[in-house]
Amino acid sequence: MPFQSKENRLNITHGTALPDHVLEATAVVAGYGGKTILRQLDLHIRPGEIYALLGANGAGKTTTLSLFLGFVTPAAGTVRVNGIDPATQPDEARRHLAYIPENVALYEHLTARENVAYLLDLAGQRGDGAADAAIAAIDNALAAAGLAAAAFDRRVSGFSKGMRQKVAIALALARKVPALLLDEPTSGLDPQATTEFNRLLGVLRAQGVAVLMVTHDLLSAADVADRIGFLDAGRLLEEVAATGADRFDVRSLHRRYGALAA
Ligand SMILES: Nc1ncnc2c1ncn2[C@@H]1O[C@H](COP(=O)(O)OP(=O)(O)OP(=O)(O)O)[C@@H](O)[C@H]1O
Repeated sequence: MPFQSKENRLNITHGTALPDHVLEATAVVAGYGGKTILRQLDLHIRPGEIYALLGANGAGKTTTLSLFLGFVTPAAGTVRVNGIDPATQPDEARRHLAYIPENVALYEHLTARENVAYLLDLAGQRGDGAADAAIAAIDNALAAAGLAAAAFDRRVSGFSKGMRQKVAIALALARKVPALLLDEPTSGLDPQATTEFNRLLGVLRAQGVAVLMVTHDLLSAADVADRIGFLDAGRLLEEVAATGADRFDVRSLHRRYGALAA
């Protein structure tokens, strides 16, 4: 399938920056100190859409995530999370987001269930219901995230990367956030865990969560994403959308990605 040209993409995204985009970056210029990293970045992600952002090392992928988290303030352009500006209302914007870094940080001495309960408390989202109902809601989230019931009461210190991600995704599900940011989620996962992770993203999509996934894993992106964007030196060079049963042309994606990284 042919790539959408930059011109087409810009026409489309500028024309359809609708409020129903949960994650929006429009004409964003941003960087660190005097150094510009993102140059006129346009990125708009709808509810239930999985967007994979690919690019060479240093292209600005993690900086893009930092924009939505309110850790980087744009010098120009606008950023919105569910309509909220993370530069001026970072706490409010973060209430609408879950961020899963490459290595998920959990409380090692707590069990999976205790981690979700405690992190929900920290987010002010434990709820006022009965304790049994709160535990049932956490267990439902852990099960939906694909964690085996036998692991709910195990300390997470012995968990694999894939299991830790499941705990983090369970937390996102329990918080009912509309947007999820993922940094290199499949690096270090074996093929089976990657497939399982991609299945989980499908669960989030079905729940209407907007997912922005930064990755170098082209195959996983081709497998699960609805759109793939190629970031090159802070510019979103091209976007390609999955359409129909054929999804992506992986060889074409690979050629494009290789050219960027060269
Ligand atoms: N806190 C910071 N202060 C100054 N420069 C930074 C900071 N964070 C990142 N940079 C620089 O910004 C540029 C983009 O970094 P970023 O981490 O966004 O790239 P990336 O596309 O995520 O790369 P990678 O694939 O290696 O993770 C790099 O040149 C990096 O050195």
